[in-house]
Formats: sequence, structure tokens, C-alpha cells
Amino acid sequence: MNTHVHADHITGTGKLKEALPDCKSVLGSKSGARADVYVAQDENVKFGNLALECRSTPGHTNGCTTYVLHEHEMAFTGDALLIRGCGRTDFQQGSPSVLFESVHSQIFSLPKHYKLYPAHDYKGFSVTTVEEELAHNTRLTKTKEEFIKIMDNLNLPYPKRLDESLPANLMCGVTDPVPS
Ligand SMILES: N[C@@H](CCC(=O)N[C@@H](CSS)C(=O)NCC(=O)O)C(=O)O
Repeated sequence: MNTHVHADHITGTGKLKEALPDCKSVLGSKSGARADVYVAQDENVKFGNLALECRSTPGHTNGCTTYVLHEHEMAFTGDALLIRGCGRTDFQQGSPSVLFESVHSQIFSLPKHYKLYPAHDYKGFSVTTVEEELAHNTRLTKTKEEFIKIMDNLNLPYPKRLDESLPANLMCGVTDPVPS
């Protein structure tokens, strides 16, 4: 289950599907890329006796999805929410305004004790909680206006390998559009 379509996230999917032919790839329905299963807001993906609730959290990319495992009181936020930070919003459908609304409505609305596992650990931590981020997130504790200003002035270097081509099984074919 991919949280969004950036090369540093989806590149292993082709290899997994080769190794496990019954494996089905999952993406948010607004991701604009190829997957076996598309999920929308509030859908549940069941596996074993567990289920992941899908919450649409655009702003880093349009298709960003956060997966919530209520049984274990945790969520996988991809690059929407990072520990003490958030995904950048300066390319590929990024929007600070949309990201601010996504995180506040879909992630900060979870119970405060829920554990959050983002996709990167830039600050050396791999897990946080809703409560910790509500108190200590350096960007998302600000007002929306301040947040937009911060995000518009990050001046981060462009990721080195972002534009490398996607594996064929994740590419949108020219004559084979991705379902909307
Ligand atoms: N140095 C890395 C790129 C770092 C980067 O831009 N990370 C992204 C997530 S991957 S698109 C991000 O959103 N960062 C947020 C931040 O505040 O740093 C490289 O060159 O690959």
C-alpha cells in the first residue's frame, strides 16, 4: 500500500509484485498512477482480521493517503505529516493550503494517543503521536497563514532522483488512462 507516487516510495512495488505474483498494489484514487486497487476517503482495506482506514491527505501530492490502523491505535502518514515537520509543497501538485487542511482535518483529528509513523525520519525519530505533533510540530502548530509563509520559503534543493522514470507497472499508459 503506497501513500503516494514519489519515486522514493513506489519504486519497490514492481519488485514486490514480481516476487509475490498475487500481491496487489494500492494507491489513493487521485494519485494519477497505475495500481491494482484504488482507495478513496473512508474506504477500509481488510487484511487478516485487521483493516486500514484510508484518509485522503493531499497537499504534498494530490493522491496522498494516510492509512489508519484503529485496532493498534496508529496511522501511517506518508509524507503528509513528518515528525516535527511535513512534506514539502513546492512541486508535483504541492499546496501548503491544502496540506494544512488535510493534516488538521484527517490526522490531528485522530485520538491524541494514536501513534503516527511517517515515511521519513529526518530528525532521527521514527514514531510520534498526535499529541506530540499538536504540541511540537514546528510548522503545523502555526496558523494557516504562517504555515503557508513557512512552506513558501523553505528553499529546499530539488530531490536528486525524483524525475527518474517510474516502473512500467506504475506508469499511466498514454492510451490507458487511470480511472478517475
Ligand atoms: N535531500 C533529499 C530530499 C529531501 C526532501 O525534499 N524530502 C521531501 C520528501 S521526499 S519528496 C520532503 O518533503 N521534505 C520536507 C522537508 O522539510 O525537508 C534528496 O535529495 O533526495
